[in-house]
Amino acid sequence: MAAQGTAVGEPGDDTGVPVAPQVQRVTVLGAGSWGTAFAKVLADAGRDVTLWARRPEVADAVNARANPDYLPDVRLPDRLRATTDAWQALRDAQAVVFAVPSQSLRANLTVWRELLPPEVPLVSLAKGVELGTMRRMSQVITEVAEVSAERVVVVAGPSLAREIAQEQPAGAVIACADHDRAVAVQRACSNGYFRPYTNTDVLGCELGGACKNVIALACGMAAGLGFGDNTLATLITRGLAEISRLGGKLGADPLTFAGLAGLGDLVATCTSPLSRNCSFGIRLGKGETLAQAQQATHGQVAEGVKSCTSIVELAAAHGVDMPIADGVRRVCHEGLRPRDMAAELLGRQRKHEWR
Ligand SMILES: NC(=O)C1=CN([C@@H]2O[C@H](COP(=O)(O)OP(=O)(O)OC[C@H]3O[C@@H](n4cnc5c(N)ncnc54)[C@H](OP(=O)(O)O)[C@@H]3O)[C@@H](O)[C@H]2O)C=CC1
Ligand SMILES: O=C(CO)COP(=O)(O)O
Repeated sequence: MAAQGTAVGEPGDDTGVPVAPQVQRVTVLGAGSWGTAFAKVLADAGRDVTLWARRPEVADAVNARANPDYLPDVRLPDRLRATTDAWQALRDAQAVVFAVPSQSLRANLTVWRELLPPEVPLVSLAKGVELGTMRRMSQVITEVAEVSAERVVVVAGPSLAREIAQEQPAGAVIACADHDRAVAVQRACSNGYFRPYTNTDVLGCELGGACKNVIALACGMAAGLGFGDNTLATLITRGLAEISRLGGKLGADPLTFAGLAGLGDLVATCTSPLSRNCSFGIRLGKGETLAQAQQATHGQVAEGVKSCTSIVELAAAHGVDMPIADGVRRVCHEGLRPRDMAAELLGRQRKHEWR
C-alpha cells in the first residue's frame, strides 16, 4: 500500500512503487539549447511548462514557438510558455529545473532562492564542477537554496540537445537520493522519445556528466591531431577508468559508470559532432589557442574547459590519478601542446590495466 501523501505508480512506473504527487506545472530556468530541449521534453510529456529566458528576444521567440539562437528549425510545443520574469515563472511551479551553465548557477540561485516554492523538486541539468569550491551542482543547490539533499534531482545521460529536440529516441537518468522524488520527475518527463531511468546515486551521475566533458575535449584534440578510432576508443575507455577511479574514491556506485550517466554519456559526447566539448577539443588539436577557440565558438558552453581544473583539484584532494583530465587542464590553461600531451600520456610508466 502507498505511504500517506503518495500515490501508487501508474502503468509504466516500477510495479507498485509509491510515488510522490504528480508534477504538472514545471518551470525551467535557462533557455539555452538543453533548457529549451528539456522544456520541450516536459511539454511533450504533457506538462505545462514555463521557460525563463534572460533575454526578452529569446522569450518572445519561444512564445512564437521557436528558439533560433539555440535550436534552429525546431518547432516548440504549444504547452511551452516563456518569460523573463523569474517571479512570474516560479510562483506556481511544482518542480523547478536549473538549466544555466555550471559556473553561473550559484550567482543565479542566490537571486532565485527567495522565489523557489517550498518542497518542490529542484532539478539540475548542468554538467560541471564549480571552480574554487570543487562542488557538484547538487551541492551548490543544497547550499545556496538551503534545502535537504533529498529535494535535489539530477538529470544525466546522453542528451545532445539538438537530437532530443528532433525527437530522436534517447535514454537518460533521473537521480535523486529520494527514490520517490526521482520517480515523480521520471514520470513528468517520460514521453515517446525520451526514456529516463531512476538512480539514487546522485554523486556518480554528476561525476559522470561533468568528467565526460573533459574526456570529450581530449577525444576532440586527438581527432584534431588526425588520430583515428583506436585512439578514440583508448581515450574513452581509459577516460572511463579515471572517472570510475574518482567516483569509487568519493563513494559513488561503480555500476553508475557502466550506465547511461557514465559510459552512455561518454560515448555520445566523445563521438558526436554535435558535442561542444568535442568540437572545442578538435580546434585545440588543430592548433588553435584557447582564446582563438573561445572566440570561434562564441556563446557556446564547453563546460569541460573550466571543469577540468576543478575536477583535477578534486581528484588531487582525494589522491586520485586522472592523467587524461590533467593533460586537458594543462593544454587549456598551461599552454601544453596537444601533441605533447599525447606523447606524455604514452610515455607514462607501464602498468596493469586495473591496478
Ligand atoms: N546542450 C546539450 O546538449 C546539453 C547540455 N547540458 C548541460 O546543460 C547546461 C546548460 O547548457 P546549455 O543549455 O547547453 O547551454 P547553452 O550555451 O546552449 O545556453 C546557456 C543558457 O544559459 C544562459 N546563460 C549563460 N550564462 C548565464 C549567466 N551567467 N546567467 C544566467 N544565464 C546564463 C544563456 O542565456 P543567453 O542566451 O542570454 O546567453 C542560455 O540561455 C550545461 O551545464 C551543459 O553541460 C547537459 C546535457 C545536454
Ligand atoms: O552533455 C551533453 C550530451 O549529453 C552535451 O555535450 P556538450 O556540452 O559537449 O555539447
